[in-house]
Amino acid sequence: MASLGGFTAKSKMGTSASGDNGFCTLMEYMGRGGIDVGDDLVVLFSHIQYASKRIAALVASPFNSSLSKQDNAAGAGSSSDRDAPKPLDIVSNEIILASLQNSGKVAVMASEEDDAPIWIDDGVPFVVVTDPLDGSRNIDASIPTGTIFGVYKRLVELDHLPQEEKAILNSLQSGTRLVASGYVLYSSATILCASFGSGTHGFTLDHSTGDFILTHPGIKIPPRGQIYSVNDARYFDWPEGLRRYIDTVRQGKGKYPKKYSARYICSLVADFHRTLMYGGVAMNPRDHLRLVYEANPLSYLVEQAGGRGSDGKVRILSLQPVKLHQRLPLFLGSLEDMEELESYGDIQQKVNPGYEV
Ligand SMILES: O=P(O)(O)OC[C@H]1O[C@](O)(COP(=O)(O)O)[C@@H](O)[C@@H]1O
Repeated sequence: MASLGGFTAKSKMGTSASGDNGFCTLMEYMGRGGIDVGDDLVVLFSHIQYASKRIAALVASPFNSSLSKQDNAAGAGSSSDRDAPKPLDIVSNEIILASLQNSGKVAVMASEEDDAPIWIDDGVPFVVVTDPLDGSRNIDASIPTGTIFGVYKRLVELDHLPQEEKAILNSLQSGTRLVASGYVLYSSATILCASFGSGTHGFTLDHSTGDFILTHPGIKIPPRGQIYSVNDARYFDWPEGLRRYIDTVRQGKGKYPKKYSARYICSLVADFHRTLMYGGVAMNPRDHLRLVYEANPLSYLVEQAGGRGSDGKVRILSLQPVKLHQRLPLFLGSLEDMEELESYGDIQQKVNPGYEV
């Protein structure tokens, strides 16, 4: 164990993957001295981590308030206003696209920010789906934000199809086919959590060297937490089952005989990261979050950490996406909490009176 600026780098790697100082970087962890995920994926992740460092710098920049204000300005970023600064989520999208292009490993990128997936290259191994900057509405208050991504293999059997068609079909793969997924949390620390199919692991950015250091190897979500995370201003729009569940656990009358606490940042990556660390459930019961860009990558990570991701009825990863921007209710969390929550049956919110924020 090594101490790094207050963090404990709990590397369980053998000496082969940890440097002279005992730290293990993301690249070392993925490479031949570590779990050896293959050179292609290492190259891809080196570009993803580079993009995330640029986005981390962007969201922390003193100059970003003028950018994010453009979110509300009519025409910002459109062809009628080409010289205006672009909103941060658009800039983040461009940063990720450039990195994926430069990696030479990505055939197609599907982003929450784009109407259609972008075909990048033929004959290369991966498909990347991403939400480049989730929670961007929080930026002006310096509240944490995050990037979410999932990696699939290119479906070679679709190579003969027209580009537009194969771009969409490659991007609509079921979550069970993910070969890796991750998120980057931009908060008091910048943390990249990823899974390559053998556990979920957290790496913290060391700003002095620019490396992501393995600080949270083999994350295990506690089987039960004592926290629920939801926008409960919508209580009266919830179905009866969800109301009963929340009423029960907040009174300490559920299967876990303690009163639950509420936490809701309204920034999915931050709410998810806390849930992974402390346990409990993070949910958005209405049709709001996206299956392809958010629900699948995060469900893969929570499952790899021993938890569960559901739409309130079925396992997220078992769903076959039918539309790129398909939205759904999302429930992620500790196994026992999720089982208890789902046992209430009626937990998907169907009512949406048109919330303004
Ligand atoms: O308004 P709600 O239902 O509380 O939704 C909040 C959620 O929406 C998000 O802001 C994402 O929304 P967008 O994809 O529209 O940016 C999440 O970060 C957050 O968890």
